Amino acid sequence: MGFKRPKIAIIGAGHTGATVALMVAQKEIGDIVLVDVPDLEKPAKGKALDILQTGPIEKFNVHIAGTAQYEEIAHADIVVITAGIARKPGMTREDLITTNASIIRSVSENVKRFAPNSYVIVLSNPVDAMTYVCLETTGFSKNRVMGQSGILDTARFNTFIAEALQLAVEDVSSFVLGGHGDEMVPLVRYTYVGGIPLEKMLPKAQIQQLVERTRKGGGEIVELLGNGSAYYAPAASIVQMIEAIIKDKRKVMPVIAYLQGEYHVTDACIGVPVILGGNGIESVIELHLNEEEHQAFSKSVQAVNCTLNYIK
Ligand SMILES: NC(=O)C1=CN([C@@H]2O[C@H](COP(=O)(O)OP(=O)(O)OC[C@H]3O[C@@H](n4cnc5c(N)ncnc54)[C@H](O)[C@@H]3O)[C@@H](O)[C@H]2O)C=CC1
Ligand SMILES: O=C([O-])CC(=O)C(=O)O
Repeated sequence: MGFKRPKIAIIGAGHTGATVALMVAQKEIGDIVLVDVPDLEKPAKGKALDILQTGPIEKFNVHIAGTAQYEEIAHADIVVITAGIARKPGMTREDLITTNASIIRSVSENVKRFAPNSYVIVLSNPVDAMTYVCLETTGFSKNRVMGQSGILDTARFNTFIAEALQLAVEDVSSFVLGGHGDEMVPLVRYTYVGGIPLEKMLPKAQIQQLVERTRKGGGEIVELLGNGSAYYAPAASIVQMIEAIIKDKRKVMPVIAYLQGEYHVTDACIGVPVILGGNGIESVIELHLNEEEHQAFSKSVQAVNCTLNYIK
């Protein structure tokens, strides 16, 4: 008798992984398993215990364990992959590809073996290509393997717009498509502030500056941190995806999905608007793009394909 609590496995107990764990616990979304490599099993256990002991203070009641044993991800509903290396100042996300592709392959083999019915959310960079590697290695259906980039990129764009206008950030609604790189496509034409088109509120040149800052938003934080990359907003973005699936919200959000002809893209994973719910990616929404947007998106697809070619 009794209901089963959702189980969320997080692979990689580093900055993003541990932050996802804390946020999942604070929202009482489900029980958590934090997995890292054998050499870092003790810190994974330590972080799990530390978060568990936050429960009495924050009033959450979930179980959380740290481990290096993949058996412990059995029956996970969702697996989040944050394993791998992060970039340092002067590096691009693409510089991580050789190391992270081999890590994602081995992690994905374990996910396939120990959590064969899970939905998988990939964060490790370069994330469009790593999502592809995960999809290929697990062999899971395309609705069950996705990557995170667009929620974060959109949050950055919204932040910069709200700051520029000195208006409430929750009134800003925008959409960022494409790969998680300098060619990403913040869709200005689909951006509103309190229902008013952004193009009516700021001059074109200023909007373009915000677009450029968004495109380089990850790099800006890498430079400031000096020894790693962003983790609070990335973790919050992952948690929004987890919630959409666990709570069957059917939310419209930008997610890295495998495309088979949508947006004229075949056999690649890239950020597009999807409906995210209890069946994972329930559908891809094909927005009408004007000529300029279409060209920008094509450029982004080319960049993602070029990265993918390193490992295909
Ligand atoms: N897609 C996105 O929007 C974002 C992507 N990222 C990416 O996420 C990844 C993680 O970033 P951070 O958490 O800041 O890095 P981090 O270095 O703090 O943590 C990564 C963890 O992965 C672990 N790991 C490595 N190989 C593993 C394996 N085979 N199995 C299990 N764990 C393994 C490491 O030991 C480490 O604890 C990076 O590749 C980073 O570029 C980060 C932020 C945003
Ligand atoms: O910039 C990085 O390397 C990490 C990341 O993807 C982001 O913060 O957008």
